[in-house]
Amino acid sequence: SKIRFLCLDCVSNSSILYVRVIRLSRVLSMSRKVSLAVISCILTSFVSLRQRILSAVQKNATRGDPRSVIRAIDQFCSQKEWAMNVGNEKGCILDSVVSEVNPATVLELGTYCGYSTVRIASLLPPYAKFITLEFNPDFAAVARQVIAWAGLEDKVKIKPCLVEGASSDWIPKIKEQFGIKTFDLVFLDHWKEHYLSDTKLMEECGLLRKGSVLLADNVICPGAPDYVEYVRSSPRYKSHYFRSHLEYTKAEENLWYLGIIE
Ligand SMILES: C[S@@+](CC[C@H](N)C(=O)[O-])C[C@H]1O[C@@H](n2cnc3c(N)ncnc32)[C@H](O)[C@@H]1O
Ligand SMILES: [Mg+2]
Repeated sequence: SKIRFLCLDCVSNSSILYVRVIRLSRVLSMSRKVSLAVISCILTSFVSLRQRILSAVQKNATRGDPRSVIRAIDQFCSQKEWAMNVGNEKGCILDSVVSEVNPATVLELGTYCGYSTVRIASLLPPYAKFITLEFNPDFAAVARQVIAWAGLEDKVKIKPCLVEGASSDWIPKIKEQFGIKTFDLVFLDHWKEHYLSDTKLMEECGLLRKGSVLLADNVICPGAPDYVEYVRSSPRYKSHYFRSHLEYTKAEENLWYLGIIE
């Protein structure tokens, strides 16, 4: 409990960290190296994964270079800690869909730390409108910093519009609030139980048109069986399946690429 107290103290004022290390080493009769290691272990548990991802970006990526931001996150998540970004393998599929569709309007459901947002935004034409929805304010705050580090606003003149709130609340308001008629591309990557209800909601709100493309991540792992059943059995959808792996693992996974027909 002494270590915990001292560490909490350090968290509140990192400039006195070194002093605390010395004091801790005296209290516990440990070498400074050992006390520093103990402190850093405990500190790590107080700093969230999203903050560690942000630090990896700030440490290893070049400001204004979106691809270096992607690389820094992939490196961190494949070598150090797993995180729920779409990852590089499926990210390449995402890139190719974005390049093929060349969308003027894009909706992303689930921003997390902004990894896929940076991937998508860096490939969009300057006139594109891109909305990304995230209901967790802590994730949204980190995503804003990651997006800013990638320099997307200045460099490609696309400001991915990060909207905080739940998809079911925002989807009905998108037309009115953002002056968007329909989406050319929707990337579904939020909680899997919302895929089907949000797809139906987008249909009801007239946000999908003939030719709109929906790309849904993680439909097998963790899985969105009701969504897969719906698009597979609906004559409105033509579906294409990409075989891939769950981000940063070898677990089998796939995305579905869906064009709406007539
Ligand atoms: C898998 S992560 C997104 C990963 C991100 N697309 C990437 O590849 O970098 C899913 C995110 O969706 C958010 N989320 C889940 N359900 C949501 C909802 N109904 N509305 C808005 N955000 C949601 C979660 O907070 C989480 O940050
Ligand atoms: Mg995902």
